[in-house]
Amino acid sequence: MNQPKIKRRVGKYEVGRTIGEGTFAKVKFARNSETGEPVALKILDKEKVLKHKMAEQIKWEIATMKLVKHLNVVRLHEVSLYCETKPLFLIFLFW
Ligand SMILES: Nc1ncnc2c1ncn2[C@@H]1O[C@H](COP(=O)(O)OP(=O)(O)OP(=O)(O)O)[C@@H](O)[C@H]1O
Repeated sequence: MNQPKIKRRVGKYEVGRTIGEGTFAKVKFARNSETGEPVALKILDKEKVLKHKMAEQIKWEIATMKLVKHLNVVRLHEVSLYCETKPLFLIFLFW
């Protein structure tokens, strides 16, 4: 009864409800269908990023997040392959 509603699938992730929104992204709850692990799927709004000339900063942030492993910093698991026509997905540990 309390299972989250699955609306779509991104690779191995079953995507559910929106859990937050930032300046350049929408964050959705998702679940790894292979392991059952809950994750936060961050969907970057590429048009907004390009409009505000933030592409380099976002790339730098992604590179930094890949390196950081700290108890107080949310862990970046995976980044979808960059493609001009598709949204960019970032998969984080669900906090
Ligand atoms: N890993 C996560 N687990 C759970 N909720 C998350 C996670 N990452 C983000 N969220 C939720 O999504 C919201 C938006 O996150 P996002 O990273 O896009 O923006 P932000 O960093 O909060 O804001 P801004 O981009 O404007 O500086 C957060 O405020 C939080 O509520």
